[in-house]
Amino acid sequence: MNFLSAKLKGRLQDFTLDAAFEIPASGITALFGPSGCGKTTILRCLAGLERLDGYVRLKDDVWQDQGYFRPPHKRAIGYVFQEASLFPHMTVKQNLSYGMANPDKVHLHETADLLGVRELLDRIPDRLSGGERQRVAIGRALLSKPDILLMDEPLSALDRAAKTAIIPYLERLHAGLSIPVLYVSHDHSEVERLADHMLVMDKGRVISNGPLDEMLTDCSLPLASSREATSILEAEITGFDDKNVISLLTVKGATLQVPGALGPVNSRCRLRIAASDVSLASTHPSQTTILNVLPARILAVHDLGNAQFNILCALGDEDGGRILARISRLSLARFGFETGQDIFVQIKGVSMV
Ligand SMILES: Nc1ncnc2c1ncn2[C@@H]1O[C@H](COP(=O)(O)OP(=O)(O)OP(=O)(O)O)[C@@H](O)[C@H]1O
Repeated sequence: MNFLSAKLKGRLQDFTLDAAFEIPASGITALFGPSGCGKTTILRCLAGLERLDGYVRLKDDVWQDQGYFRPPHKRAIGYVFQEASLFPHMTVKQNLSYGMANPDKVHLHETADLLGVRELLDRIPDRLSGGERQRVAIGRALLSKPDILLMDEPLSALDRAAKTAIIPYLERLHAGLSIPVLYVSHDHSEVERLADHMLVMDKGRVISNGPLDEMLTDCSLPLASSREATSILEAEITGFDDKNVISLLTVKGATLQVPGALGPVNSRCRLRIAASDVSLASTHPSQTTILNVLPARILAVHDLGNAQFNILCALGDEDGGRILARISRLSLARFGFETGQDIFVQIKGVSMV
């Protein structure tokens, strides 16, 4: 049972939470939804800070069930908030050591290196930037050896530059972390870069739950209808064309050509394709400068209720990587695209995230 499962139901004054979900007990799960939909309440229930009816189980460890409620201090949880709540009178090193049962220098230094705070160990929090404080808070949470890390909009108090600077640390963390992370965020680009899985909430309920690529391209969810709609594809760099400086990236159902040396052959990366950068053709266009014209099958046609449609395609056949295309009502009327049809997707822009 490699899952975190929960069913939580109850009222907090005017607000009703009625949420049930099962998510992988590894990787980063983004908890996404509009303000006030209950994201923080879910984290607080998992941490035992709020008690509603239902159950919480991490793998085969029961934290809450009918008649049983494990108190917060007996749940091995790392909690990172919007604003880092460090002890102001303690140095970074003392802050990091705080939750460690047996302060272990090697482990502390490894974590400090991972988060780039090794040089800051003797400073006090007052003398740190917002991004540095947040990295220390993450380090402190990890050093308590939690079974799960709960992060509530950890970057939202940072300005754009500090956010951009901290994300690579979170990506490194992601690669090396064996515990699950539940990550609350409103920010599309943060989620695209960090999450593997996504829980989408609305008005106290979980409205969808699945792998990130499927959630981002699910036409019934608000994410795919937004202006920022994108597809995410996990890719392997399978070749490099020296002469033309083109990397070959193999995804499920296709190989893409992307200008530039994107990394060593055999390494993996994540690609981002904006729905507005994808157009469709019913036959293979013979004269085009677009590098990636790929056979695909239409999985769904979704009316956005204005001048535009979302067309969800799978590269190759229906098992291939999912690509969302945003096309005009006029183009749909001209070409009459429909579900099940084999077509070509033309991808104008691919970026690595
Ligand atoms: N202890 C409480 N007592 C009464 N109402 C509460 C309590 N905690 C949360 N609420 C209400 O529950 C609703 C959900 O709050 P919550 O903080 O979980 O939302 P959220 O999705 O995390 O929002 P945001 O993205 O703005 O942080 C809100 O309407 C909030 O006012």
